[in-house]
Amino acid sequence: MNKYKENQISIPLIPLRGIYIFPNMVIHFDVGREISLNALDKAMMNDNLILLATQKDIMVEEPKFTDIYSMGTVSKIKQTLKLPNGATRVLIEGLNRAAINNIHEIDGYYLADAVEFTYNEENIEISEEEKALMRLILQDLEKYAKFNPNLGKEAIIGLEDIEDPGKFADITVSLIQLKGKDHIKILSQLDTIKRLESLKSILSKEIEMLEIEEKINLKVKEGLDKTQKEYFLREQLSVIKKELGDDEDEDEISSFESKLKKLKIPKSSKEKIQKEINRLENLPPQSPENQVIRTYLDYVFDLPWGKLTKDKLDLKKAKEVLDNDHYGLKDVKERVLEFLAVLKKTKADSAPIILLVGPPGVGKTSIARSIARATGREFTSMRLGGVRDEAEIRGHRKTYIGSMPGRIINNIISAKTSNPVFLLDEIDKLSTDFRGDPASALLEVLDPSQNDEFTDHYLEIPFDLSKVMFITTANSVSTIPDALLDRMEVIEVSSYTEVEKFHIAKDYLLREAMEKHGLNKEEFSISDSAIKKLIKDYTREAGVRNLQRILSRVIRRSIKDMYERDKDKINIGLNNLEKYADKEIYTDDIFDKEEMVGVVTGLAWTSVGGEILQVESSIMPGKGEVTLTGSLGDVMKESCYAAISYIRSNLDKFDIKDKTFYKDKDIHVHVPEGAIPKDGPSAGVTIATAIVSSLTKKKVRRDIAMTGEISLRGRVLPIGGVKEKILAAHRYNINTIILPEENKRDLEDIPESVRKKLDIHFVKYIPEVISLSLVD
Ligand SMILES: Nc1ncnc2c1ncn2[C@@H]1O[C@H](COP(=O)(O)OP(=O)(O)OP(=O)(O)O)[C@@H](O)[C@H]1O
Repeated sequence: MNKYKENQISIPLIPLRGIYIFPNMVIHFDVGREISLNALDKAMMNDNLILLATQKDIMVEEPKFTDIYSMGTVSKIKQTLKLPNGATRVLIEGLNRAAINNIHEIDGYYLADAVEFTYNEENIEISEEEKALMRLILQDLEKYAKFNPNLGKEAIIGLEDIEDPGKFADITVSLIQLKGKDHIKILSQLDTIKRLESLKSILSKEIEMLEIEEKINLKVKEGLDKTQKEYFLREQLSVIKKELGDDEDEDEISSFESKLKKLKIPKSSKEKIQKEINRLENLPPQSPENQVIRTYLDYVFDLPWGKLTKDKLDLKKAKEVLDNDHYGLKDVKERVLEFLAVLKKTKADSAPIILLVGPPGVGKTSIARSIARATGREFTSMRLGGVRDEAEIRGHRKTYIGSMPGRIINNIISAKTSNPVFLLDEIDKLSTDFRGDPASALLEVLDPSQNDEFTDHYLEIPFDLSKVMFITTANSVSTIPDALLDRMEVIEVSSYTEVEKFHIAKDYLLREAMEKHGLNKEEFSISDSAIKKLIKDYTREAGVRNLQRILSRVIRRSIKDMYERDKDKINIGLNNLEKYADKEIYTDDIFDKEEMVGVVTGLAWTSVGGEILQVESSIMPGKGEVTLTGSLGDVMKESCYAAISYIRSNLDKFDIKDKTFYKDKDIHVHVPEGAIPKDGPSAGVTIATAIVSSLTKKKVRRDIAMTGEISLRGRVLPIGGVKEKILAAHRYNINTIILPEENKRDLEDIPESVRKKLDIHFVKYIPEVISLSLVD
């Protein structure tokens, strides 16, 4: 019975030496080879999925397709930690088996073509034969446990609860010590009955071997006593060496002990660490627990306990750093300098937490880096987007196989000081599910009344985070839990105008990209008009992320051209821009298009900043039904019903001839680009205008954009995000805008260069909107 569905995949691959990964296994290992580190980077840029397959011979440095076992495991990367020796420690979770058909070396990493086997949910019936085999294996495991005290009773009881035979076999493998070939035999077996049979026969043989070994062991006890004597003598030797002050030869235990002596930490923490050292001392070197404790102690001593950098709080210098790194952002820089001034005055170690809010690519991350540079602190950052598991923040308990500290502690280890600037990126994208509530774990990290005793589950001893300067970023504050938001000082970083983007590109992005690619002014130039065209016709974003990308593309292609055509300099202007930047993306402006009935341009505020959106409506014979499509949220749907009710009760105001439309016509309202979820009340006026246009058959002006909430009485109510929305309209060359009267005060925030080009109409009631936007 085939329990698996097959999927063709193309995935980065890491060849492993001596480690075998099975589905459902959580384990960590170190990646050192360049080609594997590249594969890891590639996977982390995409979906964190990586194929892990074991090498047949661990000595091969650059394995080829034939050097790797053809069955591997698609695994999810859960955490990574850069180690001081250049390797990276990764924590992974095995997901599905995958048969490798081929591997290619691309861009410095292995890419595998493989067939992934995922569970076919329809075929999960368990046969009697499978049940019987599982029972026999459990009996064998009990015998096996007698020879291996490390295999605890709980582990076997845990297995009894697993119903799925395939999973049962895979997990059993991780509990027993198998030879390499045996691992592969079981990993390669897709048929679960055969997999269980193989496991049973391997296990029975293993038990037989262990019984024979025991007999032999009894006979060679004498020999063993000899080794014990040697061990004892070696211990004595190390004590003598220590007495002689021969520090270089200090053994591991005493090195841990002397490190512990130097730590300035509470007594209870010292006692806990000492206890672990004592346990390590008493464990035989070959015991698996030995490695677990050693890793734990390495983490403990890698932490920068009490190690602080001294703050440089010279405000003039700080301003210089901020100005050097960023164009404009006057208000933001001012707020940051105020913040640093207060820090200097109060000499408080724990500063309030800054939250930088704004659309992507407006420089939030780079401001945080500048703050670190300006204060002379180390910088470390962690993305919270998609973090669901509390353990990612606070670590797994040491009892889990392959457990590690959480990302907060890992980041502190890599920052090497306990007062870095710590950027928590995308705090609005934290999610919650059954694995605990990461937001409340984060609250403990950020709360000054608790964070001096932050206790990671893995470390089990408190670490003082109160000297860390936390900076967080978000695209919008609406999804941040109140308890977190209350603790933060919000600084808004808004979209850029075209003029600002031009200066950023010319004076910052270009310089940076040229330096990065080793080009100087004698070798490369780009005209102002070409930069402006890149801004207008190639990118229409709130920030400068795509602009930065496209400038890098132009530079890369120029360098290639220089080599291919043996040129000393490339000048880019409007005439040759397309060759280096491809064709422009935005050619048609909305108001160039024909005016239509029922199609209205609205302004929305999404997580990527302000955006324009089209609302379409159409009326057709029917029974008075209303259909809403295009991923509309509940609030937007309610706006739609409010618009219809208002129009129904004011037919004459709009000269609507069809007095019974709500009974004998169906109304369909659609907002295209359905993949982007849209919500909020600010599309009320746009929806009302579209419906009135459809009912009166009057066309809508295309050079106009609008935003505003509506009430049942037809009032136009104020909305948020005015600046972002107006800048979005301006990016699309729409300069006639309808806004609610009460938003007049927000106009102050609009940069003068944009404001003078706008024709803004402030309205109080819907009829004003209709008469401004419909053409007779
Ligand atoms: N005002 C500016 N002056 C100079 N460079 C800027 C400015 N704003 C942004 N940049 C540059 O643009 C790039 C993107 O900025 P950054 O990554 O900091 O954006 P972000 O707001 O953190 O975006 P996201 O929310 O997507 O992480 C960086 O290289 C940054 O240096």
